[in-house]
Amino acid sequence: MILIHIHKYKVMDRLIALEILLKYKQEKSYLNLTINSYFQKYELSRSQKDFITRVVYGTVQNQIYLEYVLKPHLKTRVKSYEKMLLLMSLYQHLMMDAIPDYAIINEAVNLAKKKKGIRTSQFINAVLKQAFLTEPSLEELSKEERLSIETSHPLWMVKMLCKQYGYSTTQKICQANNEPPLKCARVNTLLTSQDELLKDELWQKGKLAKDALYYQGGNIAYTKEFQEGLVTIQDESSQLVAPYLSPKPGDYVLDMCAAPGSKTTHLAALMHNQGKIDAYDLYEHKIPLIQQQLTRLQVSIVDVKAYDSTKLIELYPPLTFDKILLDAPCSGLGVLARKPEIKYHESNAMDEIIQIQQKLLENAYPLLKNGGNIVYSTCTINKKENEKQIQAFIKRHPDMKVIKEQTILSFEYHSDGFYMCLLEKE
Ligand SMILES: C[S@@+](CC[C@H](N)C(=O)[O-])C[C@H]1O[C@@H](n2cnc3c(N)ncnc32)[C@H](O)[C@@H]1O
Repeated sequence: MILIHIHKYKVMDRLIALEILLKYKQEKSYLNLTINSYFQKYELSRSQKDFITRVVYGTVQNQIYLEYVLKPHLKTRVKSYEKMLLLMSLYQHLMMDAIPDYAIINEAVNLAKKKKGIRTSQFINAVLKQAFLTEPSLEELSKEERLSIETSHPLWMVKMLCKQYGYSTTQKICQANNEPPLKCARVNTLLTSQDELLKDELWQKGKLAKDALYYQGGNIAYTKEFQEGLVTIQDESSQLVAPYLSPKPGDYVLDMCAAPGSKTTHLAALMHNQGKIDAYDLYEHKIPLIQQQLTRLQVSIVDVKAYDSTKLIELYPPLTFDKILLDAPCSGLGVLARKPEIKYHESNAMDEIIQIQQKLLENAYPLLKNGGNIVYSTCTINKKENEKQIQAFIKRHPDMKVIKEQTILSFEYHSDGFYMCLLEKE
């Protein structure tokens, strides 16, 4: 653990924020994991952690807009270090009211001088002074281009969403994606009740899911309720998925894509911890994450293994399961408020994912008993991975029918965007 002296706070906070941003850029790492690894390395106060988190997330969340503002002030290509330092300084200038401009410029110049020398620091100083004085114009742009830049969503994504949902819904989605997400937990009904937890006013009743609670304090993972297994962290939209399958005590259930186990443990709670759940995830390293949840929440009916669920038909005879949950890997376009870095993934990554989703569905079908149910869900709002994927599936299998389906958009309940569909086999 590295200790930091008080007078170095400001420069140190920005240095850490910059290092996290550079690591994210160079290694394409997940922001939350990278931030956590830095918070474990350094001893930081709550306010330092809040500042670093805000600058890192804010810079990534608004990257397209910040680059647009910066562009007229850069005559040549700049290296990653300089570019990131400029973007994060610009973010503080445009979106963090409390910090005076001279302080932002001073800190940026100091960082540049230490790492790259006097010439770079002079360059940073000149570009920031110019950029802070000018107001960018979006007048000449089309409606879609303007939305893309104002809300920092790639143009291909804005166009795709406009085609699927229309402009005004897309605008609401993009704006909601830039708002801080609510802190939400699910009550573990195996150990306690919502009424019991609501006695503490830091917990408040959710709006959308039956067992949901919002938390008004800091990190839910540090609460006594979390550590005792009375609650688990899960967004409200995601909490609708397991009840969609209506699992009953005694059912034999397959959970095809289970890590980190939020829905597996929810299924078990709805089954009163009676019956059997076979849970799989492709990645060996994710299996302990599921096991930790099972232990903490005192769930004992789940058998977890690492396996490729596009080959599950090789493991079981046909017609094995009463119910199947396929919470499929997806483009993640419903969770951009939590994971803004997903916005910048290549658009063609979706084509590959659509093929995998299809293979997973093809493995679910023969393993389901006649009269049994499948819930297919994703945390994306891309219709090609949702409604269209299911339409193609039931065309291939006319004995499957859609009982109900639902899409939740992020602005409706200030929760994750989600799709879920309940299917039944004749
Ligand atoms: C949306 S996440 C599942 C979230 C989980 N159901 C929950 O509620 O905590 C999708 C998961 O699918 C897994 N996955 C991707 N491809 C897979 C495959 N071929 N077989 C099994 N799991 C896969 C990923 O590792 C990821 O953990």
